[in-house]
Amino acid sequence: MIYHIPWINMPVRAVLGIWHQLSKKEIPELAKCSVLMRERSKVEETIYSMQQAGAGSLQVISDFDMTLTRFAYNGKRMPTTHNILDNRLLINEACAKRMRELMNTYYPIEIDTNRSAEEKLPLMVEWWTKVHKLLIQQKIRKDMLGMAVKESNAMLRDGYKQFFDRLSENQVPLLIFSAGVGDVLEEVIRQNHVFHPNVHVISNYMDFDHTGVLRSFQGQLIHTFNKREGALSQAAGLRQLKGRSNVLLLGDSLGDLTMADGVSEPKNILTIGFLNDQVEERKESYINSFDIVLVNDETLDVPNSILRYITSSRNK
Ligand SMILES: Nc1ccn([C@@H]2O[C@H](COP(=O)(O)O)[C@@H](O)[C@H]2O)c(=O)n1
Ligand SMILES: [Mg+2]
Repeated sequence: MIYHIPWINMPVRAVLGIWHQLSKKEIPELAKCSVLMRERSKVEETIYSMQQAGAGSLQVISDFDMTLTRFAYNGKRMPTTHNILDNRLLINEACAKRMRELMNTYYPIEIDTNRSAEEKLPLMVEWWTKVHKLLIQQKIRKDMLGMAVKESNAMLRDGYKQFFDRLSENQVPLLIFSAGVGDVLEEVIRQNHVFHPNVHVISNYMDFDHTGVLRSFQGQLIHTFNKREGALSQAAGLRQLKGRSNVLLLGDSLGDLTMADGVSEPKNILTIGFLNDQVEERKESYINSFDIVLVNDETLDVPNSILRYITSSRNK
């Protein structure tokens, strides 16, 4: 049954205990068994509210690695933007080996549920700093990045074309906020033909000298647990996002939840978390933190179905 009483505003409807319950037909993907929600009614109310406000009030903020890209394919781990650089065109075997050792040391810390974000923070700085130093020593050439992306296994999640194209067609800004390598990230979306004008990227960008050789990384380092700082200093200033008070946020790490902290006067923020790894250990914290949790879901079906519903509004 659908309770739709448009002249009573949302807080009043919430107090009265009547909310817009989405029918199974409206967003059938929310009934998939890989979809977990702490408070289904709140999710439905938020989506309904966003649909009423229309595409003109919406912005999408998304993490990149393992959120817009696949975590696994045919049982094999897919590369992050840092891992795409593990290509002999760019770095030698010794550097690749060291980067893998660092990954084996620090990745388990990144996803450890027994450590707080505060505890992880200095260790993440250590990881990123060590890896960026190694990459700079390799004198990576800018003109080789495209080939490294082509030769990599990196894949955007199934349904990516629909996701990027729908946002572009509805002029909804998409902010990709990544602690990965911006130059590689851009190349991935360019090679998949979805780097539309509504896409904005905040990430770790390489700085090349006049001969096209990597000499440093630009600006403040972004890692998994300092996205809030980037949200306040960079995202908040983006003209294209101004006045868009409804946010759909996608991430795969609890650190991604701070990506919308720079949005001024948000009305509705709906968060979707991809739970890719260490599922049983992390399930509870993800359910307590994200509005919607997608377990081992390599597709963008759920975000796409929500976007289809929101952009079907009459008042775009
Ligand atoms: N040397 C590194 C450092 C980090 N990673 C992974 O990249 C992810 C960050 O990118 P997002 O787009 O997800 O912000 C992060 O989750 C790390 O696991 C890496 O692979 N190598
Ligand atoms: Mg990620």
